Amino acid sequence: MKEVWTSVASILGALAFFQSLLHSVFPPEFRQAIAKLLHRFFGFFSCYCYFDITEIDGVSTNELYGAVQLYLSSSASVSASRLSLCRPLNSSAFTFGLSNNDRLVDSFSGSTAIWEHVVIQRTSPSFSWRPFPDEKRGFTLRISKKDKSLFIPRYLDHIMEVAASISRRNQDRHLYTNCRSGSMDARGHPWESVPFKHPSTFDTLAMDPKRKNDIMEDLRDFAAGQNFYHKTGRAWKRGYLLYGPPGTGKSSMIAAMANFLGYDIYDLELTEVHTNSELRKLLMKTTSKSIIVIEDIDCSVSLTNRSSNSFPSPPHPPSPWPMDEPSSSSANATSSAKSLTLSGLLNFTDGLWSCCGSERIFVFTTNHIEKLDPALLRSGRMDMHIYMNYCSFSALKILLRNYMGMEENEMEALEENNELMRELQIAVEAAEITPADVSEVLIKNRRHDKRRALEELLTVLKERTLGRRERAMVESSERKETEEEEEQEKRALDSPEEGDSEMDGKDDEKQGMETETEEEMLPN
Ligand SMILES: Nc1ncnc2c1ncn2[C@@H]1O[C@H](COP(=O)(O)OP(=O)(O)OP(=O)(O)O)[C@@H](O)[C@H]1O
Ligand SMILES: [Mg+2]
Repeated sequence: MKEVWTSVASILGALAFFQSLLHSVFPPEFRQAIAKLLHRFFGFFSCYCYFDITEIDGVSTNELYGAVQLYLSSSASVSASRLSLCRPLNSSAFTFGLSNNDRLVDSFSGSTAIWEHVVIQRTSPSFSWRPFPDEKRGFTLRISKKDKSLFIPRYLDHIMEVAASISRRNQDRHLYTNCRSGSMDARGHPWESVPFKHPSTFDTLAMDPKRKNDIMEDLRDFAAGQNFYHKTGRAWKRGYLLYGPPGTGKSSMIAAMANFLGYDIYDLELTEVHTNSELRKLLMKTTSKSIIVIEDIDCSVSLTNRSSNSFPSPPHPPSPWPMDEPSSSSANATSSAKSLTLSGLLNFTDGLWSCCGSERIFVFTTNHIEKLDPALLRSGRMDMHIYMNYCSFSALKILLRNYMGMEENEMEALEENNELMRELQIAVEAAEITPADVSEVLIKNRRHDKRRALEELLTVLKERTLGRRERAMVESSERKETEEEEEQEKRALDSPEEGDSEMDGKDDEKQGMETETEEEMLPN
């Protein structure tokens, strides 16, 4: 045993001697070149290839580094034994990450990829224009050489996609609104934002379940339809027109859509937009996976007046919609460039500009669909017209669940055994009451026991129905009176006797006058 230790010590001594000899004889540059050559030599025979993804690429931040970090956070919980935990700014979720200098095995299409998180201390430069982090961080990807064509770039694309979806899930979404009169915020951005925290979901939205499912299905198809839109040559966007009386849930529906898809909302205030080019710039600064909303499109801005002001001079008659004017007219083009026009708005949602960026949903809302220009309603313009109706019985059941905590089976049992529920069903259909008004009644009575709350609701519904019927009767009698008056006037005009006798008298008068005149003209 003693001999073994003696020979190990002498080998180590010899190695140390050779190393110091190498250091003193060969300069560092030469040693580095030799190391590189050896590395290449062994690399040539190795069956692996390596990719370094550094956090900072030159002077700019490497987007791929962040994406890999997020991507690994989705698989890290399964395979790695040591994880770093973090909660990004503005996020409501925790994410896992690979610890410093730790490894993780991932697989893609049946092949293996080994990731290593490499962290080394940075030697601080003597002078730098920008501060660098103390550590130099990066990921090293090791894959088999034979898999290179499989991994690059498909694996990287996959990583970017997964990372984007994780960041969307983790990051709180934003509600943007355009800055006042085309101004910009401190970073030169035309949109101001706040975190979007609206709690409305399709689950809490009170409307007919079948229609709700249709809309959810449509949204799901849209979000997963990249290939379909690409294949069919269509811009990856969809338009919804929500219409109905105030308080039927149009804005709640938009919030539910955003929460369902995980999209941001751009609430476009048209009164702050003055020209088509301003509108285009706003569109260009929206991100994909977003919902662009114009609320109350019928009254948010008077496009008709603006556009007719923009065509003041003859010979062209002032058209309400400039899109109807010949597009070749340069005068028109100049004036429409200086104002906001319907054609500009339609180009924004529908034309060439609508496809800058992708995966965008346009939502217009209105209380008065009849006031909208046919150009907006034309088929193909808005893909889906959704009527937000008064509260139906199925919608009422959703509100009862939301506000009173009543479960489906509890309501079904009540329906079967209790007259109150049946009365409610008839009353709610007759009352033509909005979900907003029902919510108000339920909020007021939510501290009472369920039966009393339902009775209170029934009373309100009956009062509504009564009021509605009285109003309808007054309106109908007023209408009848007007019709009768009109009828009388018409009869008076059409009555042949009165008319004829009047005419006869007039003819006599006329004849008399004519005779007189003739007499006057006769020579004496
Ligand atoms: N269908 C609905 N489901 C659930 N809650 C609703 C519904 N409709 C209205 N509400 C309630 O009423 C309130 C007002 O609804 P919302 O603002 O969505 O109506 P709206 O149709 O956008 O009205 P307006 O036309 O005045 O903009 C909401 O905060 C919500 O609580
Ligand atoms: Mg609204």
